[in-house]
Amino acid sequence: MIRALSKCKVLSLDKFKRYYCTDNFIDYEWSTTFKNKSGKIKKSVLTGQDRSSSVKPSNNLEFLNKHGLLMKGIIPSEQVPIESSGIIDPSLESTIIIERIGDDIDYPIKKLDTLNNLYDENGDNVVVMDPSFEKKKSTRKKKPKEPKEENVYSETTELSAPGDQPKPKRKTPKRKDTTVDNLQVKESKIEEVKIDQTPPLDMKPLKLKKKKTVVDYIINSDNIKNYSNWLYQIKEYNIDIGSNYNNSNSKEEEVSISSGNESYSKQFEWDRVVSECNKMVFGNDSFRRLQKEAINAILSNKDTFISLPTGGGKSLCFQLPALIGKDAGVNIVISPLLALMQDQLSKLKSLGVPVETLNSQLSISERKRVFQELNNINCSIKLLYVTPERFSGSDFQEILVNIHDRGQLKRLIVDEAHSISEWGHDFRPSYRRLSLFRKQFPGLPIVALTATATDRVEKDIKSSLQMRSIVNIRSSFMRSNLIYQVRLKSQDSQSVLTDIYAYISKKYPKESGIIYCATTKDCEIISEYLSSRGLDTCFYHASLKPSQRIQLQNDWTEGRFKVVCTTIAFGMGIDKSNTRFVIHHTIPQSIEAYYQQTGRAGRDGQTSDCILYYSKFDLILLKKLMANSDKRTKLSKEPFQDEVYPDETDEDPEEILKQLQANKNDMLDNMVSFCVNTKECRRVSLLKYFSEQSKPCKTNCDNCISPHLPHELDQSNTQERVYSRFSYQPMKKKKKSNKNISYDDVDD
Ligand SMILES: Nc1ncnc2c1ncn2[C@@H]1O[C@H](COP(=O)(O)OP(=O)(O)OP(=O)(O)O)[C@@H](O)[C@H]1O
Repeated sequence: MIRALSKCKVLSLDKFKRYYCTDNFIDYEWSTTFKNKSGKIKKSVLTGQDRSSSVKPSNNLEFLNKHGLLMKGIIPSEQVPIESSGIIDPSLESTIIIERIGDDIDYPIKKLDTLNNLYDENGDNVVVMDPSFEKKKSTRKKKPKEPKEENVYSETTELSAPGDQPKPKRKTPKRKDTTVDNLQVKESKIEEVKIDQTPPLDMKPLKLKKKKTVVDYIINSDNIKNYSNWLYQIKEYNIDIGSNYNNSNSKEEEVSISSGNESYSKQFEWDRVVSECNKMVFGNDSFRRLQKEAINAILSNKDTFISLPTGGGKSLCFQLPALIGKDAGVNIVISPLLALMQDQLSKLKSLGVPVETLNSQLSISERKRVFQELNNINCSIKLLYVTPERFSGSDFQEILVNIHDRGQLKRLIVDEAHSISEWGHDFRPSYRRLSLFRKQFPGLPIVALTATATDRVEKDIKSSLQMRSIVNIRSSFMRSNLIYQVRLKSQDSQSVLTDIYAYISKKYPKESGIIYCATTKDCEIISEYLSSRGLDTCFYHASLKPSQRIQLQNDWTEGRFKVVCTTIAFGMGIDKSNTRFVIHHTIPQSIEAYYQQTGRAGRDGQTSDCILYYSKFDLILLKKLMANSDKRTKLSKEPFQDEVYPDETDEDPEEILKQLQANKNDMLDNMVSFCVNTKECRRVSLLKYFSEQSKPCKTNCDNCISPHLPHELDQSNTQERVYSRFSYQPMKKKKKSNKNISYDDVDD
């Protein structure tokens, strides 16, 4: 009986004849069918008798073997002699079809653990076709008793066929589960596939040359790294990481990890599975600083406070643990912005991770589907992203109780946790309601993450969330590849634009960057100006439709526009690694905001510029913006968020508002002090603000390179000394700078 098992193509056929596999006990045969460009078919049978394991495994077939796509059984002595296979001309476009001949073969027989390269000895990629894909897919749909698997598959079917590799038991020699049967029924049904000399690296459906009964997908080393494939691998580990919140043995002290603390750097039983997950699902070769410790703390079910710099890789710290453990349940992720949420969701979905959101952007049917899945006894969702407003809604609380009662609620993750604090730069009243989680589910851990927390904000976050026995993962906020510079902003708006244009066109004419502006109008004017001078520029602000914003963000991320002129609507979570510059056309409202926004630059570690144009006259405008956002806070409407609003808080709204205004004044005050400081290294000033000590950069900031003259930035010869404990004193109106500004014109 002949059974089509797999089809593969190799880059050149003369390489193929040298391929072999190294199993010494498998006893069956291979045949190869070669088809050249003119359509002539030659077939050669490889018999597997005297098998040897002495051969170093390093070729394409072994690669297939490793990934369970191919049986083994070819050894050097069974190489296809060039004569026997006839007209094999590697330069021709050709097809190779590999068939297994013989019965009683378990699938896959065995994984060769020694194999670790995904390429052949010449560094070439391999492309594998799995003809049983369609068959397996349709059969799975008929298996209602395995809803968990079905969910995983349905999640990944369209996106990544490798997630649909069969999931066999490995040690039982003859199994009769449906997966194997599916493969075995593929008798003689060999699909022909057109092959290029250059292997396509993107996953996409291939055009079948003749028969179109099977939809095939290319599997390659990129999309093999995905959740389902990894899931298949880890079945053997079956790690039970426990489900209980672990605050029993540590008293009220916190464990702090920055460096040298061994508690969470030591070996854990899940080390291997965590590393493999990092590699296979997320595609990372290693962990960044303190990521591993953060993951260990989270997997130990501790309350964990993670404070890493911008671009430090905080997302992985909570996304990876959500996938670990045989009883990994649902992780609730609080995220402040829909755009940020959407970004993480699409990244995770592209990796095949079962992740969902409940937000106002969902259609009714999508929402229904997510609700159904959350109520499913075998709920497959690992990460559920919601805004804080959604979280505090009673319908969502009901769902949480339901999931918890089934034992599937895992932990609460609060991203951008500084938004909890009234002293944080992005305070959101609804974040305060997250304390509900500890009250409702005292047995579950809480994880908080931020890149911009002063000591005071950190304390506030921890107490608001009622975190206990906390593991603190804290690393320096220093971004040593960023060059900070403050320039005095001319009152002549045209000259600022000219200056910006000269800088970009001279230094980064083809690179990506962001220009932060105070108002939507500024965004448009600056964008228009730069475009008219030939730069690929667009503008982005909250007044645009969500679909436009998504499109613009994609365009910028993919390099169709180089420079984006934006309000703060474009900020947290923006992750384009080769952003070479961030320009502030107007002073930001706080040092935290400045650190966040400049943190978009240089995420690939390359030197990048952060230029801030400072003018004391802009403070008038900022005052208006802040008053405007206070007004919105007062109304308890957070228009850029979700449509669910929290109940009134217990606190007096007037009091809250007053406090907020005072805090904001302080924050702006600090920002102004930073700008007008003409002596201190910018990096030292920034880090000092976050209670960190550091040495002067000497070469990476304006103050170190060429200190300003004292009067240049502080303008102390003027009557209106607005910096240094700046507070909102009425200032003389400078009509020129704000005449076009109305409340409707601003963005927050
Ligand atoms: N271990 C790793 N190896 C390689 N790349 C990584 C690793 N961890 C994270 N990254 C990448 O680093 C980038 C930044 O990560 P992430 O967005 O999580 O940073 P962040 O700490 O949340 O930053 P921010 O607070 O500025 O948004 C992402 O593109 C991510 O894929």
